[in-house]
Amino acid sequence: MHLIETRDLCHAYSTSVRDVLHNVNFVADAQQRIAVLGPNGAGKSTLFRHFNGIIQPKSGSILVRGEPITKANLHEVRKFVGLVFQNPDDQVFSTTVEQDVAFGPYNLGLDAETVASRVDRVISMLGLEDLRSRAPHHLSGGEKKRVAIAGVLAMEPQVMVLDEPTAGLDPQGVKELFGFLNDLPAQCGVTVIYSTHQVELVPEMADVVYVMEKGEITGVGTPEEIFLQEDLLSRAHLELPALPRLIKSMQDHGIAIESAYTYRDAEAAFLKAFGKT
Ligand SMILES: Nc1ncnc2c1ncn2[C@@H]1O[C@H](COP(=O)(O)OP(=O)(O)OP(=O)(O)O)[C@@H](O)[C@H]1O
Repeated sequence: MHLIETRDLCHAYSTSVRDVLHNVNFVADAQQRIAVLGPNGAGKSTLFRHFNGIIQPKSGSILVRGEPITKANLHEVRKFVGLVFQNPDDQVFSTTVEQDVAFGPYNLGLDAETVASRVDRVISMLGLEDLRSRAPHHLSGGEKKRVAIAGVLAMEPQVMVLDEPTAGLDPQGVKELFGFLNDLPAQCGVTVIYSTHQVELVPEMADVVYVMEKGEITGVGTPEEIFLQEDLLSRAHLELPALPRLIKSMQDHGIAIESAYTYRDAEAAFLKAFGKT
């Protein structure tokens, strides 16, 4: 049984002339890191909104732990699948950061002591200690983003879905957030699904990559499998990350160097190519 599965999922907004999602088949399993890539308007956010029942399919189905989402299990589904919206202003609204982070756990009906300990834990995990008493609407975009993530994390979902989590973050913020998200599956048993336009991070940060284009899944595989498909990438307006691009260029110039996608593998490939191992 998959944690999340869509079967031939189609979606059309009331105002849309065509299907915004068309026969989407997507699967998420335990402790996976899943990247969803695709150009603006490909349907990534629309797909994510199905995962915890914010919107419903026009046809096809969405199963969470093997069950369709119904009114009766919606509360459980939202405990299980936490969604961090693309725009933190849609998610952050309390008087202080601390209250904002506590809002979700309180709504789960947890007692005050458990809520307080969860709030402390995620505030420390996301480095929000200095902001805890601040008004969320006075925070910077990147700070708000971290508060929104903390609020969802405090509900301890088994699946964290993050819509462009690094949008608006500075380079250090991107590095810290991806480091944090990367550790969630191993450390907390959480499955992480995210969309991003930053392909550079994907080889380090994904077990499975889905590519979407015009509402359809056009590719699925490991980062290596996806980044080998030049046509797929160019149709989806995606660039090969810099390291494999550089290695490919060297190979095209006749230099004997093995393909590599992560920093560690690329370093090993260069050292080998230059006779340093
Ligand atoms: N609430 C809505 N009502 C009508 N159309 C919508 C709505 N939300 C999204 N759309 C349309 O659905 C399509 C898919 O949008 P979606 O936001 O899912 O794409 P996306 O891949 O997340 O894009 P981006 O990378 O820009 O965030 C777009 O054509 C968009 O204009």
